[in-house]
Amino acid sequence: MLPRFSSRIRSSHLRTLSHPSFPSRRWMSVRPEEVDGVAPRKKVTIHHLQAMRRSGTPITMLTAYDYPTGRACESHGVDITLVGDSLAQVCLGYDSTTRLTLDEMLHHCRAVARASKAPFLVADMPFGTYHTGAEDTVRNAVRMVREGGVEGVKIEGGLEVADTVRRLTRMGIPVMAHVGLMPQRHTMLSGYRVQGKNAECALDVLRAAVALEDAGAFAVVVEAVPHRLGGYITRAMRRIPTIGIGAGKETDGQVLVWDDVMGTWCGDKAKFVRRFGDVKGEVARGVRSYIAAVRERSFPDTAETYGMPEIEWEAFLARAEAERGGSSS
Ligand SMILES: Nc1nc(=O)c2c([nH]1)NC[C@@H]1CN(c3ccc(C(=O)N[C@@H](CCC(=O)O)C(=O)O)cc3)CN21
Ligand SMILES: CC(C)C(=O)C(=O)O
Ligand SMILES: [Mg+2]
Repeated sequence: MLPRFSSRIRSSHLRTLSHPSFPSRRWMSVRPEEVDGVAPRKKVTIHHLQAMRRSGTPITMLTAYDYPTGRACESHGVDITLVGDSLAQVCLGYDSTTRLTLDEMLHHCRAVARASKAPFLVADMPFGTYHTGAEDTVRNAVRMVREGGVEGVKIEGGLEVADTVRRLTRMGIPVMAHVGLMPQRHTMLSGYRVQGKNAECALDVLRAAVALEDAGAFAVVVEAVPHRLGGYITRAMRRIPTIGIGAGKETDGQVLVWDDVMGTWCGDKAKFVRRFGDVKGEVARGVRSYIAAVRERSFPDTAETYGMPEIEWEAFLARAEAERGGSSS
């Protein structure tokens, strides 16, 4: 009796497990940390990123600025989440990233950090927070890690920031370098222009990337350079990955700004941007439908409202009207 009974349980158990509507493991236990119906992922580390470079696996980096965008990076498999200072423009409406303060950046980092756990989490050090000497730079980077909850900081600059990169790295703060087009310097550059288009400038960008790897950077963003230069710099790196934005297909990874990917950015579109979603269209549809439904009183309907027992309503009416001297119904 008993063996037959238990073997029947086991066979039905197996059937359940192999049923297509029960993906393996999820049925076994409910994991409270699961978000958006996706199983939790392995933590991405610097070691992992360098292994991806060695194995030729493209690294995906995407910006996030708040809890929901951070959660999307977490749920859908982004390798590196970047709280970019582009948030100044795409989230806060400033005309330049140079307007962003450290406190504003920290506020957004905290929101992203609460959601984005598995991707490696990096944030831009805002303009001016690594320019006024070693002590200030370390203090500000420590705030990014301690208060912002980020794992690494990104710094724009070439040879002139190599000492800064070395210092932070030695303190145990991983640094992502950023060469080529450096948006924090758009005024000096007279705009957002492709960098390294002539041999001399291309050499400058290459030397910067090499020096920053030597200084201990764990990765380097290469922005808006000719694609052959992006490839050359990638091959010139000894171990650290290059993450390109407008640097061609030969970099070890790619990064784009969230709003450019989703189609929510209203400003000019750089040549390197590809839109992968039409969230702006979806937002327009949602806002317009909401307004229309309110105006024609089709929202809310009964299912979207709360009821009350008839007897309580009658009692309420009687007492309310007595209290108000029967002045209204
Ligand atoms: N939405 C958004 N996407 C970004 O990539 C981004 C920001 N904002 N804000 C901060 C910086 C600014 N960046 C930019 C902004 C504009 C161009 C741009 O329009 N470049 C010209 C280059 C023209 C030339 O050099 O001749 C282009 O047409 O691509 C590039 C990078 C990158 N970052
Ligand atoms: C585009 C990336 C590299 C960036 O620096 C930002 O979003 O601020
Ligand atoms: Mg930036």
